[in-house]
Amino acid sequence: MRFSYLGPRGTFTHMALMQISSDEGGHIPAIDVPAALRMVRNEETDFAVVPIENSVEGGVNATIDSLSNGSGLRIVAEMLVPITFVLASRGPMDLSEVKRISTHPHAWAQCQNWIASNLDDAIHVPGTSTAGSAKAMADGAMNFDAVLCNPLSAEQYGLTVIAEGVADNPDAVTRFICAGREGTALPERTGSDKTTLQVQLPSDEAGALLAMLEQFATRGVNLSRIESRPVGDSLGRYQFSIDCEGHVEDERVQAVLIGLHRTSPHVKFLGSYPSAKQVPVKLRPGTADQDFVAARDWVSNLLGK
Ligand SMILES: O=C(O)C(=O)C[C@]1(C(=O)O)C=C[C@@H](O)C=C1
Repeated sequence: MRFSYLGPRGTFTHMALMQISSDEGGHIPAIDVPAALRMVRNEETDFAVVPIENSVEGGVNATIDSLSNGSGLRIVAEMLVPITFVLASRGPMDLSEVKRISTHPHAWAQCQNWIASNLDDAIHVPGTSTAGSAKAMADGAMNFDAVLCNPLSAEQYGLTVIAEGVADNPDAVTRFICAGREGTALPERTGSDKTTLQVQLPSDEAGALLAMLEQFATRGVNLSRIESRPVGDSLGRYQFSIDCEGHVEDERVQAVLIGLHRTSPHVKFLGSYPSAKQVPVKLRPGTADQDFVAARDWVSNLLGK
């Protein structure tokens, strides 16, 4: 099995990938998220592992947009990684000497308060990833003095940690997904699953967003993430990237999909997969599979079928 991922070796994304595959021979680093997903689309790899959401910084737009543009992909797994940052340099260094810090923009955003309190005149030098910055420093890059990366990649690239516990929120977590091509088999339902969708709203219709959300609410399907992203063709046109609780094999999720398909100009199904936390979904009365089956049987009886 070949996995592309946001590289190089030692990124948080690589840590997420190691949770599902320890065979490093099949790990192929990509320069950015679109490239990792493109490798799956071009059949250079079977799956891609990319970040989708961080508990502090929110959605990863590069992932949300790359999933919706281009040929279909199928999410088959999610992984959670606790995020801890260190400030690392080529050798011992006083914090007062650190003026330029390289890291991934998402990592920079998660350390804003610490930087403002400890190095308020330091500027950000954007890197392709946290480990990308660590590797560039080890390879001799001179356009920055230190990097923000995870402790593992500081060690891996032979850097010296000059400050630990740098993140603003010590409990930060990033969620990653593993995506294959559209034809990839659906993971079996576990009773604690998530489904990812992309839904466009009809233009210029009062209450269109409320009507879309009601498709979920009336079937007791809880949303765990909803993000609006521009469609891109003109101002004011948005689509929504949504994670909801449940598997496409659940009757209530199928009812939501049917409702969305009837009322939205465009719905994309991006996969159903086990939730990383494996907490069983709490069903609202009347929304279990047998309730939908009994209701359908009742209507069939009315029709004499
Ligand atoms: O740069 C990395 O190490 C990544 O894996 C990317 C990424 C992200 O895009 O959010 C992943 C986890 C952290 O939240 C910071 C950066």
